[in-house]
Amino acid sequence: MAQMNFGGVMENVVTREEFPLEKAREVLKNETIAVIGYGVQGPGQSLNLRDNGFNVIVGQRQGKTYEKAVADGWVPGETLFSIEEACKRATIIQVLLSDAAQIACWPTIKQYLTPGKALYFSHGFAITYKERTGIVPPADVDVIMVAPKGSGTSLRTMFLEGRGLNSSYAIFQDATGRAFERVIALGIGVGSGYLFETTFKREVYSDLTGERGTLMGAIQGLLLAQYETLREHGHTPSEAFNETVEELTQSLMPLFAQKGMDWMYANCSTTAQRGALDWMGPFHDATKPVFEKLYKSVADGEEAQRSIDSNSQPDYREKLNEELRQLRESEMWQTGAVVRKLRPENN
Ligand SMILES: NC(=O)C1=CN([C@@H]2O[C@H](COP(=O)(O)OP(=O)(O)OC[C@H]3O[C@@H](n4cnc5c(N)ncnc54)[C@H](O)[C@@H]3O)[C@@H](O)[C@H]2O)C=CC1
Ligand SMILES: CC(=O)[C@](C)(O)C(=O)O
Ligand SMILES: [Mg+2]
Ligand SMILES: [Mg+2]
Repeated sequence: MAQMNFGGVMENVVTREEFPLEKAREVLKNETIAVIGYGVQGPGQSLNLRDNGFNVIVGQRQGKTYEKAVADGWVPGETLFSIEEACKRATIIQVLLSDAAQIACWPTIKQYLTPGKALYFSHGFAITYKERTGIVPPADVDVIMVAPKGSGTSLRTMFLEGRGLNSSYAIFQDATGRAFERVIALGIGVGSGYLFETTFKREVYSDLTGERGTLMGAIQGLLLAQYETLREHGHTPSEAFNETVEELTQSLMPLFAQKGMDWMYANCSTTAQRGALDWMGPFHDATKPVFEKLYKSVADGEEAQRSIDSNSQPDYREKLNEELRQLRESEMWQTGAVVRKLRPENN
């Protein structure tokens, strides 16, 4: 494990150079890894593990996602099973069910957590909010986490492009003395770029904050506020969308992704630089209290409870889809659909 300096703070990280794929295969050569759930993370992690040469099976309930697993080459009775059968065969149970489904399936999973097995999560949710989830593993299994910092869809596409999505890792319980080598080998196996150390609690607090904040919730709120302001002052949808979203994702975001914010600024006009440097403060100050409120709601368990309550309802998927439909059909994103079509590379 390497210690690296991140902006003046030392952290433990594990890179692929230190822990190559061959070593990961050696560590897990006698293990059967069962990926339970085939939603978004399930396909990404299981297909990457399979392509990397690990002994992996999938456990998925019947239905549309089961058919997707078959279409992806998992063979019923050989590498594709019911959740129960996969847990029985596994030495490592990789729980990639939705957080709410983990609660529903816990009685099944728990039965097969015999001594020496490993229980793996990609989120700190189940363990951290155990008073709400009821998920308390027996003491004689390893409890580990690899949390890819991005969508399972990106985990797979980046793997196929020869890249890697960064993941955090944590050990909650080391019953076998092998938890560290197991968790790192799995992290490398699922296609992580590098792995950084965390705890279950820090992972779930930061993850829930991030996705509600800048990554998903705040970004839509911020973009919409600017789009509306421009529209209300007589600007056309084309102009408002280009100045709010298209320029950001197509031109400016790639610049700061590659070389940092100062580099993006430096490649814009001096007029833009002056204005951005003046206005970053007010935007920071306006949103900081919202982030504080959000973090508190995460730490109090309110966000977790809301997720459990809403996602346990039988029609949760239809309700989510309906809200996504409204987003898709909003003027801003309808404009986006046309703008995307007009990109020369899409013609
Ligand atoms: N979506 C993502 O890319 C990311 C997800 N995670 C974490 O990974 C885990 C899995 O998340 P997703 O892949 O998004 O899950 P998902 O919401 O796509 O669902 C996964 C699976 O749960 C199954 N399922 C749902 N309800 C069930 C029930 N009552 N009984 C049996 N199976 C049921 C579905 O059939 C599906 O195969 C979660 O802990 C999540 O927080 C972590 C990083 C990113
Ligand atoms: C993709 C990811 O890491 C998220 C946003 O935290 C999630 O899907 O839960
Ligand atoms: Mg996340
Ligand atoms: Mg998340």
